[in-house]
Amino acid sequence: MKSVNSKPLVPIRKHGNRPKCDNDAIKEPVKVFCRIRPMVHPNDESCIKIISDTSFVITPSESVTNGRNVNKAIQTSFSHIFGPNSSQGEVFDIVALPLIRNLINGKNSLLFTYGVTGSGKTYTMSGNLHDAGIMPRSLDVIFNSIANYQTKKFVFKPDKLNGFDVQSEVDALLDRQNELQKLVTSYNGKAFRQFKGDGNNDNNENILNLSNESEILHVDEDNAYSVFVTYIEVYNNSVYDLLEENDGKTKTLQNKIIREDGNRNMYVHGCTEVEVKSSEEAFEIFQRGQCKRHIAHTNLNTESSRSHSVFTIRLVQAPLDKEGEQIVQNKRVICVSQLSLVDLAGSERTNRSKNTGQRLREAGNINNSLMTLRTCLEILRENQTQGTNKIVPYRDSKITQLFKNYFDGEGNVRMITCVNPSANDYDETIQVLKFAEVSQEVQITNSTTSKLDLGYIPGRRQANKIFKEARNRLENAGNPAAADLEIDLGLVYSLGGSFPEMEITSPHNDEIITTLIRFLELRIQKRDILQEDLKQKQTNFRNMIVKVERENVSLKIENSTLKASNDQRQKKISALEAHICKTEAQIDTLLSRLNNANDIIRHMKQDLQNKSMLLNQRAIDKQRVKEKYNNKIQAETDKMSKELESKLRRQRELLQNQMKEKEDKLKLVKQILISDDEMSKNDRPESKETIQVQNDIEMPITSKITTTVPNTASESILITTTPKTTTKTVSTIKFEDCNDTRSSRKDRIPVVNPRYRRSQSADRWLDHRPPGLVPVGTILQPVIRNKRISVKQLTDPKDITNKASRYCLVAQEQDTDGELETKLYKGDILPTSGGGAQVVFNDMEYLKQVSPIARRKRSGYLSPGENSTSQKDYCGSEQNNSKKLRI
Ligand SMILES: Nc1ncnc2c1ncn2[C@@H]1O[C@H](COP(=O)(O)OP(=O)(O)OP(=O)(O)O)[C@@H](O)[C@H]1O
Repeated sequence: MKSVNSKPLVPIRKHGNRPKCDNDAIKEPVKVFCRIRPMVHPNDESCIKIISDTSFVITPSESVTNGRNVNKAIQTSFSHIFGPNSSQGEVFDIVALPLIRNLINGKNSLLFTYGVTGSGKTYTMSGNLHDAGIMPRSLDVIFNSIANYQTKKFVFKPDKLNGFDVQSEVDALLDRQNELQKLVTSYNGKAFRQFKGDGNNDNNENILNLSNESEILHVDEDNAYSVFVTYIEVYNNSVYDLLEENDGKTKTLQNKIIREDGNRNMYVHGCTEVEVKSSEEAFEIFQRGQCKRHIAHTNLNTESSRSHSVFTIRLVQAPLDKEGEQIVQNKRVICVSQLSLVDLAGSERTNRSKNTGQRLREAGNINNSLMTLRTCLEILRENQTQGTNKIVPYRDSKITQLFKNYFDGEGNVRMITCVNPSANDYDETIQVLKFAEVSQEVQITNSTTSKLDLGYIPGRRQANKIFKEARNRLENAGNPAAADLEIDLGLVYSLGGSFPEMEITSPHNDEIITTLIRFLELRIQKRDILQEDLKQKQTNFRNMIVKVERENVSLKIENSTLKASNDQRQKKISALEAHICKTEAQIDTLLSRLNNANDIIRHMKQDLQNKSMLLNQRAIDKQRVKEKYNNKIQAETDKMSKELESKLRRQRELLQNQMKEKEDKLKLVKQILISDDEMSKNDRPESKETIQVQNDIEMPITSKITTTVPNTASESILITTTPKTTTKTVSTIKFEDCNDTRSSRKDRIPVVNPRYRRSQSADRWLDHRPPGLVPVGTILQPVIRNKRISVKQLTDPKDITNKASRYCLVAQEQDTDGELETKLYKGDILPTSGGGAQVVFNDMEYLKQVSPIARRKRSGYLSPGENSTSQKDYCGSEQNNSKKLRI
């Protein structure tokens, strides 16, 4: 038998057709719902008052306005408002259930939650262990509805271009075996659990419980279904696949790119799409992705989403063949619909969240992307209401780029505005409400179904099932021929039931004949109707054939012209395809280079971090060592300064004692001198008197000079100066000169007495000047005119014995201040009894060359009048430490 209903494949609407821009397309505004969460602290002040199911009034509290001129109460309307006591189930039934119906009917939908951080977006979308949110409930309803009509795994396979291929049962079986093989080889506890579907039991229990209460929606029983899920996040304006399997080496997720498919739908290229067969499995996949999501603790929410997450449920369906047995093996008949559940990250004010560093950067990116979403919707509204044609900046943010085909193309868009009624959130809530208001005014083209009508008989799956059951029973009842029977679901013409009983048992059985006549009349009637119908259908069919033939001729003509143009286009397409392939290859190379570069950057960053840590460590070590040494130095310094202080003290005491002793001695000398002077006054001698003072003040004679002069009689002359017991000629010194102004000038003996020298002019001088003396050019040179013998070195004893009666030795040295001191040791040469000579030193002149600048520093040497001669050298002479200057 053959089916009479096998019509050709006539698509009602092409799968995934391009967005319609027809004016007659049905548009409806974005449906915006509002969910008001319960107060975090029940005693907090609320700024929201619900006045009906669709509107509430928001009023700023005194503490928030702070005296500002703020619009008092604002009334806002939504499609529906869920109060603080609304349950998750209620929200799901009103907001999400219609979208699931859309999904099953082959329509695309977008549902997103929007609001301030901590307002309950994630709670509404995902829920928690005790109260499941929209996403798990949606999965539950979907799987409950398609439970008996699911395909086996891998019958539908993603074609990596956002579409699907349909595989034969054999190919699907091979893929299933491969997957099994993979799981076995990469066996580990986790993978095994995953394979068995028993992982994360705690979390899944929640969903399992839900399945008892969730609704079952009507599905087309003659279709086969399969569910695929993807889970991505948009973090810092980069797209990451949360279901990406790590190869174990890299822990970080790869940045993905957004592409447009052949039907102008946006999709994440290379994103992992997992086929799931139960809500438990789907939720487990979600949990797996959730672990990789960027969630952080902030001041306003302990588990704040730092990224926008998009969980997409894709329902793939294809009709069964005319027997209701196999899926039609044709890619064109596949209908793909999707529901995107978006949990947007919360808008936040940094002055409230007090975020810094990475959190601050995240918050900046979140606010930027939400701002772009808002701008896109505002421009869309403007274009729709004012007829402008402004470019909508979808590309400014990844999240809007991804939503582009919902807003620009077809789809059902719903938004849940989550609101925290706390008076502290007033400012942020107002911004959220403004965005909700804009969204409600944006018109979206209603998505149309993308299913194909193949013209097969509805209910064929059920019929096939019953037929098989009957065939099995027949076979079991011992009729093997039943096994070859094939179902024929075609329409059967029938002229009515079977003939009535025609056995005549008695001659009066006219009743049977009457019944048969009635039966035959009915048959004739039915046959006439059917013949009439047949005739009518034949006429219609003939007319149709004629019409079709005519159309065929015109189509043939059109076809040949189209073929010609098509050939041209085909050429163009192949050229473009080649170009696309080339460009894609380039893009792939660039992407791989980008990935490599990113890897390098990551490694370099890691290196840098390590090195900076190392540097920090070294700096800390250095600091420690420095501190240690500083402490040691400090201790040493303290110790030394203490020692020095004690030494200094001892030294000072010693010096003071010495000074005291000296002063005592000087006093003694003074007394002696005074008494001698008095005595000499009494018997005043006419000539100068030489006083020999044994001075125990150390004179600056640096060494003992010993000169041995051989005489004729082989005797030695010993010339000796003893530093500590130098004999001084102080005939011209008067100690009182310094103080006693009453003394007459005659009594004063000048430091240099030329006459004194002149008085000795009769003497012959032996002027002993060792080589290398610095010429002083001073008048202090003894006047030794003609009778002078000058020697540099005493080599000949005659120098002394021969006629010379006076001896003068010149010596120069540097004093402690670095000044030049010239000393003239003078003495008489006295003959000795042995025929030699000896020198008795009786005078010493001491010439000092002093820098005026240095002198000034050493105060007390010059009188103020001497300043004018600052650049001039001075020659001084001191006798017996009296410190008198002779100029
Ligand atoms: N309607 C509600 N009923 C009960 N608890 C709620 C409700 N809404 C939110 N919560 C609780 O408030 C806390 C914060 O909610 P949630 O994480 O969903 O905020 P969010 O808007 O997603 O924040 P973010 O944008 O920072 O991610 C959670 O502990 C959640 O359980």
